[in-house]
Amino acid sequence: MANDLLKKRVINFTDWEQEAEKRITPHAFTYIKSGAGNEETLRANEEAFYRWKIRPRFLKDVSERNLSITLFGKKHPTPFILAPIGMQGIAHPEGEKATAKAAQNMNVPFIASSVSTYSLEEIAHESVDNSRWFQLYWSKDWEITSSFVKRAEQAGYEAIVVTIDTALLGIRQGDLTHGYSPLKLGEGAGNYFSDPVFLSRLNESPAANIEAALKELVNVVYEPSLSWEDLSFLRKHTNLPILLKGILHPEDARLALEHSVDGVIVSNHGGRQLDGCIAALDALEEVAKAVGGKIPVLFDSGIRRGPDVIKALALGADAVLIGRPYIYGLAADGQMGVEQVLLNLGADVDASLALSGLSSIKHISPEIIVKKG
Ligand SMILES: Cc1cc2nc3c(=O)[nH]c(=O)nc-3n(C[C@H](O)[C@H](O)[C@H](O)COP(=O)(O)O)c2cc1C
Ligand SMILES: CCCCCCC(=O)C(=O)O
Repeated sequence: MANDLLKKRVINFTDWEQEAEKRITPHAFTYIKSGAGNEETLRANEEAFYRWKIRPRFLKDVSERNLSITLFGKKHPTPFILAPIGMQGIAHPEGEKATAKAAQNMNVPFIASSVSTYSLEEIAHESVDNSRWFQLYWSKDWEITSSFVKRAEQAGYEAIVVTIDTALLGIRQGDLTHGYSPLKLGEGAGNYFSDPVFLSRLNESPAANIEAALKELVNVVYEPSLSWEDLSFLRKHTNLPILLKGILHPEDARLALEHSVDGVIVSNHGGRQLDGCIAALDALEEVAKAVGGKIPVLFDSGIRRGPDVIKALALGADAVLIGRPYIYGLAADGQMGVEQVLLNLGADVDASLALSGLSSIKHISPEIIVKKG
């Protein structure tokens, strides 16, 4: 971590957010921070955690602690995964490459976004020894979809995460006011401009006609007609585990099981899609019950501190995705910032676990929390 940040004691989420704001453009900062609409759901995501309280037990010998988890047969030292966050070039020139290096150093799986600034191969190159998953924005051009999946497999990605809450982009007031779209500026083009199928659709290369290439990218980036039956197309194209990101309803969790999905991520996209929808934490318990331990249940949207992680795991998550906190670390201090955010969160989870009277993540159960108000 850079010395000035250490001296300033940049520790918690708010500290990192403030540092990020100082270092990136106001438009980029607004893009990252904002939610959809009047940000009811963005606020609800954090507020939902306040309604649950940990009921600690004592005299339990917590001198040695184990934060590790196992997912798809692989052990990880902490219950963290870095959430897919697109267009990281707006936060730092090294973008996803810096994040991938940090993820590798911290031994935390990284989910690379379809709309990354750098290509999935460049990202893989920075994290050859680390678990990485690929997040799929199912393209309207299904040959691009299958090409992305094939490339991800070839580059050693270990799972495909299909984001299902983005049939179109949420209405984000701040970005509309600024007229700001990093996608239209080319910040999310890494995978498209390196894709043979995408390039074959263009009359001229992106270098020769960037406007036309970006127009095509924006045109094909998501598939609003996607439905449950279409998952069989993906299954035909990959043997990797398939996870659905954006599950909020227990019935959708049951459908995921019915369609042989390998994992679900309870998420409302950090309040960036449907404003007025339920807090992700409020969906977790019922989704986990519907899944009944058959496949992993992951969680994101609102994780800021150690106790949040304990509460999400107590409500049925097997691991949590870290979103905005690490992007603020990236914006504030590149790779070192991401590492420091993870170190701080890890220390917070470790302390919260011990102070709850538990010595292992595996011992977290619904009994350790109670609902208030
Ligand atoms: C700037 C930004 C870009 C994002 N890009 C993607 C993306 O490309 N794909 C995706 O599935 N989710 C994306 N997300 C959503 C995150 O994966 C995650 O669900 C969200 O950040 C969780 O909320 P939190 O950051 O408030 O904890 C993005 C979120 C942010 C803040
Ligand atoms: C699918 C169109 C662009 C997505 C932009 C990245 C994203 O998910 C976000 O929340 O921002």
